[in-house]
Amino acid sequence: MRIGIIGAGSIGLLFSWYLSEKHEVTLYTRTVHQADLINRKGVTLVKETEEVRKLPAKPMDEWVGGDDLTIITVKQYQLQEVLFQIEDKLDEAGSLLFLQNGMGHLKLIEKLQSSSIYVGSIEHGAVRESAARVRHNGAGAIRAAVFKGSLVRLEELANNAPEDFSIQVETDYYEILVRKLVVNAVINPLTAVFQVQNGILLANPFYRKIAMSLLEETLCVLETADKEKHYRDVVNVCEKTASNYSSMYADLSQGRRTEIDAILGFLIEEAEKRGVHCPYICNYYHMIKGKEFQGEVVT
Ligand SMILES: NC(=O)C1=CN([C@@H]2O[C@H](COP(=O)(O)OP(=O)(O)OC[C@H]3O[C@@H](n4cnc5c(N)ncnc54)[C@H](OP(=O)(O)O)[C@@H]3O)[C@@H](O)[C@H]2O)C=CC1
Ligand SMILES: CC(C)(CO)C(=O)C(=O)O
Repeated sequence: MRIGIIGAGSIGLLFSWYLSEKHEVTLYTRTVHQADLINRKGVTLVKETEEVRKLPAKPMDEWVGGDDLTIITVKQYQLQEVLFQIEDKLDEAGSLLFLQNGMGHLKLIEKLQSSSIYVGSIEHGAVRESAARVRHNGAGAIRAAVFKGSLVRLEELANNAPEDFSIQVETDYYEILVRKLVVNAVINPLTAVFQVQNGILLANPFYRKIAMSLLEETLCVLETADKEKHYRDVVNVCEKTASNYSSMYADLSQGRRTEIDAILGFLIEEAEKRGVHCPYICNYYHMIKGKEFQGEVVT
């Protein structure tokens, strides 16, 4: 299958490296410089060892669609610009797969005139070390489902995924995104505010109490019945990624914008629609926005 990947950050490089084993992958970068570098050097994946794979890269200005599947791996707050860049050529774009954390993107993609749209969540950990080099920190599941249209390209992707990079096709896109949203709503803001690794949220009994209150309130906003399942998700992720720094902590550490609007911001909008009071969520939302505003670099 011909696959275009838009956004050559941590996830874009990770996906391009793995998927190029069995597919014709083209990576679309924001800058000409990064595309040139990848064309010259290939993409290096660092795990126990490191391996280079050659694949073509093009700057986004040269994107004309034409792939069977286009995977969009930019951050939530970069999506609007990408959609603006591709919306005129959606007829040519084939199916689209969005892999953002959070749920803020749903209201953007529901307006797209594309025949098939998929959304997914990623449990892998990846960090871009340089423009053409990515470190694969933790393997986990990739789940995706149809948001709109036909299943064909998603099934083709899942059936031809490398053994060590499997993709699970699910039936309920909302369930996939909500499960990841709950995990991110609890772990990301708390680790960023307390400046700790994910595992400390369980190990420190006081932080654990706060994490459970935030979880409780999140589930109340989402009117979720199966609380036990989400509790297990949060505990599992904290345990499996105990020594990792969450993406929100990492973003603030480097003075970057976070995806708080698509996570707690999304929950605040949901709470308003449903008339639910959510003081913890509002407080943590404003703490993270405040840190972004200060351009605070935490160590
Ligand atoms: N990294 C991880 O381990 C995980 C990430 N995710 C989710 O995956 C998504 C992507 O995250 P991640 O890869 O870490 O983010 P990164 O910031 O590493 O990558 C985003 C990339 O998108 C590029 N980009 C931005 N705007 C455009 C544009 N208009 N055209 C082309 N490229 C563009 C950026 O380019 P430039 O660098 O030039 O600015 C950057 O390379 C997020 O929603 C995140 O929450 C989910 C689970 C795990
Ligand atoms: C799963 C988790 C919390 C892992 O750190 C993550 O998705 C993130 O940091 O954004």
